[in-house]
Amino acid sequence: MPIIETEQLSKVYPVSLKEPGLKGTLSHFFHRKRRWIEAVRSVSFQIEPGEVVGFLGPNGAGKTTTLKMLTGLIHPSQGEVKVVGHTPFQRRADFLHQITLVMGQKQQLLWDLPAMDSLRINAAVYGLDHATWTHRVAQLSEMLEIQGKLNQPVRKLSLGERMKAELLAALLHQPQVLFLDEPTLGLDVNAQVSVRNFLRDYNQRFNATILLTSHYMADITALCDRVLLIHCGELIYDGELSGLLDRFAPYREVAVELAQPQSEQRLERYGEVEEINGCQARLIVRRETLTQTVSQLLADFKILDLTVSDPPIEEIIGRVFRSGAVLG
Ligand SMILES: Nc1ncnc2c1ncn2[C@@H]1O[C@H](COP(=O)(O)OP(=O)(O)OP(=O)(O)O)[C@@H](O)[C@H]1O
Repeated sequence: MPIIETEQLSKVYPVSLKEPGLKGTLSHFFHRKRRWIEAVRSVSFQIEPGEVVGFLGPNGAGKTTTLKMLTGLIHPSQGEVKVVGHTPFQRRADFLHQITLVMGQKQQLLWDLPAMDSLRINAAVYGLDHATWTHRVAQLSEMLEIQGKLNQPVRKLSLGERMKAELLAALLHQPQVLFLDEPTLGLDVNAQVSVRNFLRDYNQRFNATILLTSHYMADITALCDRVLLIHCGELIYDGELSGLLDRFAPYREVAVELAQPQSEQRLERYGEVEEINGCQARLIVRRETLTQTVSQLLADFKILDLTVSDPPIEEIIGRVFRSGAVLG
């Protein structure tokens, strides 16, 4: 049975239109003008317990709005949503005990106090007894490798340590469902890897369900077998990460090292020139013409090296978003 379920979920935001200056303010006061932004349009998906799902989309696609509806921070304009059997917007205590929302750009820990003090407050909020609290802090801080950092003021922690302490605070009540909005934002590569490893470990140990947004594809490829792609508020793909290639990348990348430098114009007839640097060039070639194009290149130029590869997943997703492809 799905633990997260949405059916035709939509959100429309009203936005006031006001001219600048005093005249605009007065005129707005008497004749309010509004326009509507369809941030999320008829989005339907189901997630089973224990799944780790990547939620991808360009800026403004509707990811945060969807996460807010799933956690009950905002009310949907239309459609149904159920998380752990609850209607999120009712914000019942037993619902809130089973979920958590972590936003990479927002923090819940008190800046001037040690993280431990904020963890004590969270323990009281969630009604954890002392023994449970002590056990969970010890367990999570070991998994996150931040033992010894929890007693110094949060402002003195590095960004990576702060994010780990935020995760610890968000998971103290041992939620079943984790909504993570850019949990690795701004972290250096080592901290990103360690947060990623922690999330994998947490998912396996507690069979937690994770819905994760990230602009770092490495997070998605390392953690998620399945991805949801949202574009202009619409779900355009729901499936395996590997299936993205078949669906959205009907082309291959051909890298050639030529004996003589060639102009971009000359190479354009073989495919889309992605990059050209002296004798090195990268071309994007449609899959169905690959054999013919490669033979033609070998016939027309003296070629020292040639490799054919799948384009990187980031590039495929970038292309999908730029072209606004729709679900087939
Ligand atoms: N409170 C609001 N009032 C009006 N419009 C909003 C509001 N919140 C978001 N929007 C608009 O809704 C659309 C979706 O925004 P949302 O924050 O959900 O996107 P996102 O995919 O999370 O983007 P990002 O990756 O940049 O965080 C955008 O056009 C945004 O400007």
